[in-house]
Amino acid sequence: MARIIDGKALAAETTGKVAHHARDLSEKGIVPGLAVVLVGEDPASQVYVGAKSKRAKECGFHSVQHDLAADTPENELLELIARLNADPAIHGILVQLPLPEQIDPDRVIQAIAPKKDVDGFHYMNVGMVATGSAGRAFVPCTPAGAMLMIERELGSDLSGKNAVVIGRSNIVGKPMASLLLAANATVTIAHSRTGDLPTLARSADILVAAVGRPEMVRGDWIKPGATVIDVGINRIDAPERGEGKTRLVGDVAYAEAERVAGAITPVPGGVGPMTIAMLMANTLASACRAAGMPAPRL
Ligand SMILES: Nc1nc(=O)c2c([nH]1)NC[C@@H]1CN(c3ccc(C(=O)N[C@@H](CCC(=O)O)C(=O)O)cc3)C=[N+]21
Repeated sequence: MARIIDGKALAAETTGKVAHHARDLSEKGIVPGLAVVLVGEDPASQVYVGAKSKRAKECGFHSVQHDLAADTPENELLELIARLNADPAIHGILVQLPLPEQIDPDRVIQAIAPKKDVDGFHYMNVGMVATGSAGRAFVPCTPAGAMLMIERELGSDLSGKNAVVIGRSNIVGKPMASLLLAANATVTIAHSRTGDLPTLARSADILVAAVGRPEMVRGDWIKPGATVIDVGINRIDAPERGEGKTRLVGDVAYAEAERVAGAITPVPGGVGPMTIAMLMANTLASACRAAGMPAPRL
């Protein structure tokens, strides 16, 4: 049976370190500030944004949340971002995605000052991660969290290891591949047009699933002993729990995979909590850099 990589525990350890460093900074008169912006009333987004604001407070950050109406015009959101860019008490700006259709997400993301872009979505940060300068950039929180889990499992040098990333999104798949490559893994990105995915997946010492298709990766896709990182968070019907009930599953068929893998992340309690922890780490790093200090190693 595979070792379970406990994302909840590693996230708690990471936020504990962030809170510790934040206390040291506060003694120097610097309080890390995070602004989270939510447009509209999507219930899932409200839950995630609430969790981020709460975690920021727990870290001792200055935490502000801006809730805007679903019909907010794009220029109003851009004006808010301009104010937050100019606000010295704010070190990190996160605009929750997806945005309502009248707003162009790319225009909004590129309006965030790169040095406050704690999501790591601005072209400047994307470019630095892609060119192997992740140490100076903001790495997107989900791949950053997944990398920390892989590092804990396998160490920081992945020389000689085959990594297969299933999914080519800008938010997870592509930056994940860049980070694995920077750690010396041999990396393949697979996607919906890849031929014979099961065979390719079986070549992976490190398998990262980030496609958003419930339980797509089966037990016989996994090389015995592989490290499996499940980025998927899919809500599916669970009639066995009663009428109208749902449950969360990943992109990996967990019950099958844990018999084959060497180590595996669960869903929930895996990569999800790490995402929020890395947002706190990025905000702390931003506050340090703003004060001319290096970001602490976590
Ligand atoms: N600008 C922006 N940045 C984001 O980072 C961002 C976003 N927009 N939009 C939505 C996605 C999704 N996301 C998650 C974070 C934590 C969990 C998480 O902690 N999940 C728990 C379960 C939560 C539950 O029970 O629903 C877990 O996996 O254990 C999930 C999903 C961040 N996102």
